Amino acid sequence: MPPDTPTSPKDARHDGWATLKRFLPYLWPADNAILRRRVMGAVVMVLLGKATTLALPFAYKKAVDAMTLPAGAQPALTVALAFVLAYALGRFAGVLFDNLRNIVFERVGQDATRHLAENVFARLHKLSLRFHLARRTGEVTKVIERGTKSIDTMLYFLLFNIAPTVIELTAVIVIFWLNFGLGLVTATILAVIAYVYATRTITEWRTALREKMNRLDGQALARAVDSLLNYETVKYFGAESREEARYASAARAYADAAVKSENSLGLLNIAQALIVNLLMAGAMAWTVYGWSQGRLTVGDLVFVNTYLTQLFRPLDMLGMVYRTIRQGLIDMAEMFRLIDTHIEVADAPDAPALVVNRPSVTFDNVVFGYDRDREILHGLSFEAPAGSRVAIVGPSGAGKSTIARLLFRFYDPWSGRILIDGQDIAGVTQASLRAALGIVPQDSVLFNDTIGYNIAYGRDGAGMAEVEAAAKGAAIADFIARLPQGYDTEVGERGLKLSGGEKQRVAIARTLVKNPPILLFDEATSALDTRTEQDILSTMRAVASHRTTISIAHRLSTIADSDTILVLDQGRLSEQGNHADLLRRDGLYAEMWARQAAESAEVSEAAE
Ligand SMILES: Nc1ncnc2c1ncn2[C@@H]1O[C@H](COP(=O)(O)OP(=O)(O)OP(=O)(O)O)[C@@H](O)[C@H]1O
Repeated sequence: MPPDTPTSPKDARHDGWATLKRFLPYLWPADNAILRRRVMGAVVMVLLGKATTLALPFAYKKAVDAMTLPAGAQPALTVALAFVLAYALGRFAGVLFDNLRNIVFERVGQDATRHLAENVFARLHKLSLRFHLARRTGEVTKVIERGTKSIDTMLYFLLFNIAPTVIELTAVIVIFWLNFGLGLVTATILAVIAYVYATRTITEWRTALREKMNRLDGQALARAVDSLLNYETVKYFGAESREEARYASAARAYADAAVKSENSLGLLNIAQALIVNLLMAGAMAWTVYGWSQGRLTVGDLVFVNTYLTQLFRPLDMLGMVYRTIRQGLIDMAEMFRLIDTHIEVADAPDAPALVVNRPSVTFDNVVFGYDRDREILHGLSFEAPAGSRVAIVGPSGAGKSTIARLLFRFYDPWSGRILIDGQDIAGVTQASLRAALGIVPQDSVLFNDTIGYNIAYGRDGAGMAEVEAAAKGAAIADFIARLPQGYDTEVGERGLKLSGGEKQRVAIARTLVKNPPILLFDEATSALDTRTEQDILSTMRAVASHRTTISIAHRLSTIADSDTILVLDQGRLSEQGNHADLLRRDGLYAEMWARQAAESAEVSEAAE
């Protein structure tokens, strides 16, 4: 299976039954006796409710039969009144039991939804970077929303509609049989079969329409989200009308599919009504005929009518329930597929935690590419001894950031090993590995929260004192002090309310709070002006003194004093040594240095 790809929709494991089987444990939570008791309580309420409903037509019939006795007959009046009262009480009891059942069951449904949502969320964070780069946020959130919602609906319908309807149908058949013989029973059964068949066939067809509608809905939303996330880019390129047209075409496709789906619903309702009313007409005509023959009473007409009305009320719902369950199964299967997405980078079974005494980093003949047909690193080997300051330089696209991603184990190498303090990172837990590493990336992204929250994010439970110390360390404390809201200033979505340099300094402070033994700076100062860069470089030097640091840099002046400089070219290490060594070699590094020196000389001349 390709890494982190959701399993195919046709995957046998995801047919309706398999989904249902995975979902049933939520109806009977094995680890929660209280919830199981609630389910049982709800079942008892369902049974009581059904028993009451089934008794109603008897009371109704008895009342009507008593009324068809000569008017004014005293016992008839009393009997009729008693049964009318019983009928009213029965109706009230039906509503009472239904609502008690809902009250008892609500917690079960909500807990199932919550558990499932938590599972999916946890799973999404376990999936690899490859999955997250390929996904569309809008679509994924929709899948989760629909999937979790449907589990609650499914539980509700299975327990409160399907099961009671089956009980009611069986009871009605027995009652009709005992009171009116096989004719009416056969007609009722045939009508129910025709009804279920028609519902199922039309609903199958509707389901395909619904699936298409879902897909188009997801696409329209994903386009809208993507377009809004790229708000600035859209403005830079004056592409508002292009974006509108793109969104409009997705929305139009959705609207067309929705119209078709709604029309098919009309067809289904018509077919259902036809079958129900044919049976109703036949059964009532048959009862009227029996009455004309003196075999049946007026009460029997009411009796048959009430039962059939009662029976088809939930059956009428059955169409909707079938559709909802069918849709629920699709939505849940889609979500289960997300949960089942293969995890590309997983901890080895019983993997120990990484223990870092001396934080050295070793790449040993590492071969890697993002896609099978394109190798990026061709057998890379280097060592960053514990406590050293190593820089990686080289032309754009050489594979520098790839080294950082591999070190964080966002991907596994095709071959070769990466070691920290002598331990292969593929053999230790990812949590312990990432706890030992800190990174300040090229373009830091912040959470849409306050500056204080973003800095404290570096370490779970970090206190205000640590946050302030880190802000000082990252040369941003003065800036924060000048803000009217200080550490409570909101940074906006992805940190957009801060300048690139401010954002970067918040990110550095966040990493300082984490305080890891190995630090990576991936072009960390590229967004800063020269003065801030100098401030931060000296901070970086200070924090680097008792750590191993790996700095990826374009501007060589920022890393010239590193212990070792690795020069990467097209995925290969072309040179390594300190600044003086490399200048002496007169190779790629010396050439890059000369070019950058010439550029900055030009800049200063132009400035004068
Ligand atoms: N997720 C990805 N999928 C496929 N290819 C990728 C992916 N990320 C990077 N690459 C490719 O891998 C190569 C190395 O990328 P990398 O980001 O490591 O380069 P770099 O040396 O850091 O470049 P720069 O200095 O421009 O940041 C590039 O050619 C890039 O197109």
